[in-house]
Amino acid sequence: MCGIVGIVGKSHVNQAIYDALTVLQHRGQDAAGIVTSYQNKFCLRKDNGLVSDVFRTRHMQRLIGNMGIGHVRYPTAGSSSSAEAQPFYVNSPYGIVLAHNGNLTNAEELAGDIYREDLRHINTTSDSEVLLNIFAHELAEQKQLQPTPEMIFNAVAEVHKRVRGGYAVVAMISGYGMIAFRDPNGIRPAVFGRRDTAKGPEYMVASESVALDALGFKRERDIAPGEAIVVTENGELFTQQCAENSQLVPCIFEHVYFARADSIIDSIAVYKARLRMGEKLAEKILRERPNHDIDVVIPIPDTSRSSALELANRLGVKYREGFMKNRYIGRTFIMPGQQQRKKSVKQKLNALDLEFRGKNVLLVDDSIVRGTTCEQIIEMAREAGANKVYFASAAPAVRYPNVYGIDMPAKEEFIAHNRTTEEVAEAIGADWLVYQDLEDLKAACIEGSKSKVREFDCSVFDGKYVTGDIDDAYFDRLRELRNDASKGQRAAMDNVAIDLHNETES
Ligand SMILES: O=P(O)(O)OC[C@H]1O[C@H](OP(=O)(O)OP(=O)(O)O)[C@H](O)[C@@H]1O
Ligand SMILES: NC(=O)CC[C@H](N)C(=O)O
Ligand SMILES: [Mg+2]
Repeated sequence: MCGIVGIVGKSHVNQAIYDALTVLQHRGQDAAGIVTSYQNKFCLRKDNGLVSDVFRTRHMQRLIGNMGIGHVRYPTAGSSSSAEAQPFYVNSPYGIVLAHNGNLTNAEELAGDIYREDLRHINTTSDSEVLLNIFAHELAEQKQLQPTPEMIFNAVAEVHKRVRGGYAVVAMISGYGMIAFRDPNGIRPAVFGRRDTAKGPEYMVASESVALDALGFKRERDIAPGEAIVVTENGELFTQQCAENSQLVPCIFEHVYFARADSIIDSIAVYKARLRMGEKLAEKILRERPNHDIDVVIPIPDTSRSSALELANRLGVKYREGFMKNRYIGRTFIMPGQQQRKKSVKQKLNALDLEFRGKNVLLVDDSIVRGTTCEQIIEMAREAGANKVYFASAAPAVRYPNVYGIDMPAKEEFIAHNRTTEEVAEAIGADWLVYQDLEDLKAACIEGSKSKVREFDCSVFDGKYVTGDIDDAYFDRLRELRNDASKGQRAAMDNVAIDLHNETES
């Protein structure tokens, strides 16, 4: 999952984009980038690392201009090379830069078409560079010296016809304006907002509304599935539906884990959805174990906190913060390799013995994917003297790969693969394990909200892929390219790709 942001302002936007990226850091910790547009020229700085590491004062001073876009990356395709950090640039037509959250499911096929039919060269293995070139080609096909909103909407319509998968995109045309669009199923989130100034309105696009809040932009609305918006450099806004068949089927994992709790996505308050997940899970526990002997409910920080709190309330059991989190360690799930993920759990969380000693504890997490976290946490709870260790997951068992922007490529890596709930409990060392039911998870997201969402992409739980183009051959290829071992082998090649047009270190 990556974070995207774009601003067309009335003064330099570098600091605002930087600030927005720090607010979206939880969506990608591998690389970050900003491009601004100034007098028909782009200024770019991107590299591997956290936002605070990538941008030094000297870079910020050079990122001038009243419009710009930014990206934080969590790779799902290609390599982790700094050359695959985003935004990407292409010089023809007009000069375009683009940042993408999501994953294209026909990227390999498109890369071939781009070379053979569109006569364009792709220099990395990133699906986002493919997406940029498709968009650029469709814009160039209209053969006009100056871009117009109509041409841009036509190009986005052609992108929707050629591209499959999940994509929320923000792009910028040199000296012209900002463009944003969302895939026809609305799998990945994108929202836009407005801030009025004495010089006129400023517009901002972001993956999550929390970035708008932080910068004082008022949330206008989510970009609709298939819709594109154009904001010209002088602040005119144009919007149009560009897909023939659009439907709103957003990724439910945003609500489970990815998004920040204080974001509103497709009119669903993520925080409230998580509270309801806790409520529903408590009801299931009361159904299955009416005479439970749980003494205390303990969340596994950070994401599970809201669900665990409401779960404890509903059970009528004490809620205690039994694990303290080191605030300087990032999210472990989105780290690139299993070794790093494993090591980070212990660096990140420490058990407070007094909350465990002699007690029957119910540990609550938002989800169990590879089992890296829960395995170690249960061990820590036992070492801290817990009597019984029960475990509850606010999401159902993850059994299927994600192909729309979450790096979960091989089902064999999931702890629930080929295991029943009892077998997972045994594998992670829990005395009892309960998963949320999928229907309850969906209801938790929708109930009580004003959202138009009626269906979600729940593919990691039910194996149903909304784009309809995923078969066994695709999974085989994905596993071959992106399992832990092959990522490790490829790392040696990571720094060979040319790092085009990048603001240098010195
Ligand atoms: O079963 P696993 O493969 O371990 O994946 C699931 C865990 O990873 C995530 O935590 P993470 O540390 O990434 O982020 P958080 O601090 O936001 O909870 C998630 O919240 C679960 O705790
Ligand atoms: N997680 C994402 O959204 C990743 C975007 C893109 N597929 C990349 O790997 O850079
Ligand atoms: Mg977690």
